[in-house]
Amino acid sequence: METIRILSPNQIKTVEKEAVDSYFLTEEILMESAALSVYNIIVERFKGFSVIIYCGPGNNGGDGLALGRILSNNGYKVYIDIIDSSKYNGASKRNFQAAEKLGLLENKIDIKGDKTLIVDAIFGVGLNRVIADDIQGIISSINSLQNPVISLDIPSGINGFNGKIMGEQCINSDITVTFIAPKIGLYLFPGANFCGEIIIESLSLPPALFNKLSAPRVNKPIKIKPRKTDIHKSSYGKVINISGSENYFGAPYFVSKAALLSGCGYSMLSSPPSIKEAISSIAPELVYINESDIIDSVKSSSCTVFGPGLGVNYRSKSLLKKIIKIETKNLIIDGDGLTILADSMKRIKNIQSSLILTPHPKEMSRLLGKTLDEVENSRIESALELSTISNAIVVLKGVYSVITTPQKDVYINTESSNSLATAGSGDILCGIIAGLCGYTDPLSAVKSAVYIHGKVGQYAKEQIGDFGVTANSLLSFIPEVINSHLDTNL
Ligand SMILES: NC(=O)C1=CN([C@@H]2O[C@H](COP(=O)(O)OP(=O)(O)OC[C@H]3O[C@@H](n4cnc5c(N)ncnc54)[C@H](O)[C@@H]3O)[C@@H](O)[C@H]2O)[C@@H](O)CC1
Ligand SMILES: Nc1ncnc2c1ncn2[C@@H]1O[C@H](COP(=O)(O)OP(=O)(O)O)[C@@H](O)[C@H]1O
Ligand SMILES: [K+]
Repeated sequence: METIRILSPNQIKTVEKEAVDSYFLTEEILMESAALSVYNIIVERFKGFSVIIYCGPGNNGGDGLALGRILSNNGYKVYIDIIDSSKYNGASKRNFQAAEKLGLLENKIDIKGDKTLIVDAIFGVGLNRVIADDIQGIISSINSLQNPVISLDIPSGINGFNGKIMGEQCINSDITVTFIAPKIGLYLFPGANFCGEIIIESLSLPPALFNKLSAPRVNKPIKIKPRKTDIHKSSYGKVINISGSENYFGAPYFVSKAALLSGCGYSMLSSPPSIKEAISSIAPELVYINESDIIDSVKSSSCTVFGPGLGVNYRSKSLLKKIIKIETKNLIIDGDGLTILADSMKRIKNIQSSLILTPHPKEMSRLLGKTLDEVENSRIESALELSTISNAIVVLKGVYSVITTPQKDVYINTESSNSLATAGSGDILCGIIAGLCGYTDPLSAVKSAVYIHGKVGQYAKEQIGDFGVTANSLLSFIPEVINSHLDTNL
């Protein structure tokens, strides 16, 4: 199945127009499909609830009106609050007339009722200016309620292009049901804070409509093959991890251990002697590499990790200079390695290996010479810029990590968890990528690792709770997540 594209509101409008012009669909068919998809979700999750639907002046309001009719005709108690009916035309107008005929605009429902669901159909992707005070007031009063809220297409008030809030507040939703394809604004902050669970309803449009679009894709993992029988410890590669310094003894452990847990049978660690002592008793399965053997180990490994917790000093700088010159299979530069690289960006073109860079936004800002705000306001563009300059696969980390390639492919990882916001979690990502490099090509390894890391966060939160997840506990969920994503048909 084709991966899902994340579109801008303009691209959505192009798709809709082509669906109507070239595939003989109609606005009515699309609106009805959108409304039916939400109806099914309400039946599944809010059976027996009364439903109050706030409908705005455009087609988003039209979706809400169609939903109200379908709910009411199926026995739900429905009240529709119309914000402005003067602009309805086409399908929205017919749905308005139908709702009026059914009396859905008349009988108010007690909003404080125990089982009352709010549907937000105020604005969709047509929001194009700052919200005026009267509508802002409606949004604030909805936000002050305890009732569950479902937003149609996008929480009203979020700009679908850039995730900005077009006023004081947007609707704070529990569930956003987004139609045709997810809008990019759902995954950009601050709007992304208010979407709740995002459910994508494609409305069964012809896949060909999306083929020509240049747009980010939702990151899905590749299928991982089960391990073969006739293997030895190096069959799926060897990882060498050059990391750690006196104050950062966790990074070397988390990277190397995560690589082993991700299927690498031979995980080598080069760290200062004090770290070797600290880690050897808890991770005796690691192989320690002396300073003098680093270069040979890099040459013979399937993946080199350089930088987590390494410190920025003479030793680490000169090590990077040497490693850059070696032709190895895959080189991941992370953490302090990226800080060192930021000071010598001209060297980046000389790197001989297939390169993977995994900056968090601050590291990215140093690499590109931008401010943190500039990076955060242009996450996709920044990651693409770094991929282009460095010829590397880039992971710009964050709530929705962005993966880019020198060929300008963009993937956004939508499965993640705030449980990952804990020291050492980035090291674990690094280790998973390194481990999977022995199984597949670097891009597939990165995509799968970022997805698996996000799922590890979700599993950990589900089993441990909102508080209490640490990098150590994240490690223990790696096997469960990978084993549940194996494809035995491969
Ligand atoms: N066109 C189609 O084929 C489909 C459209 N769909 C729905 O239609 C929505 C888009 O519809 P529209 O393009 O009508 O856009 P909206 O329904 O988002 O709103 C546009 C209307 O709001 C007004 N408006 C914009 N900003 C405002 C502000 N700050 N204050 C007050 N009024 C403001 C505009 O003047 C216009 O009248 C989608 O989000 C989706 O929910 C779905 O039914 C799927 C199919
Ligand atoms: N709130 C969050 N939601 C989802 N993922 C998060 C969140 N906070 C952090 N992460 C993920 O956790 C990891 C943190 O990496 P990083 O900042 O390098 O931390 P560290 O250096 O301490 O290991 C990244 O993969 C990032 O995407
Ligand atoms: K909406």
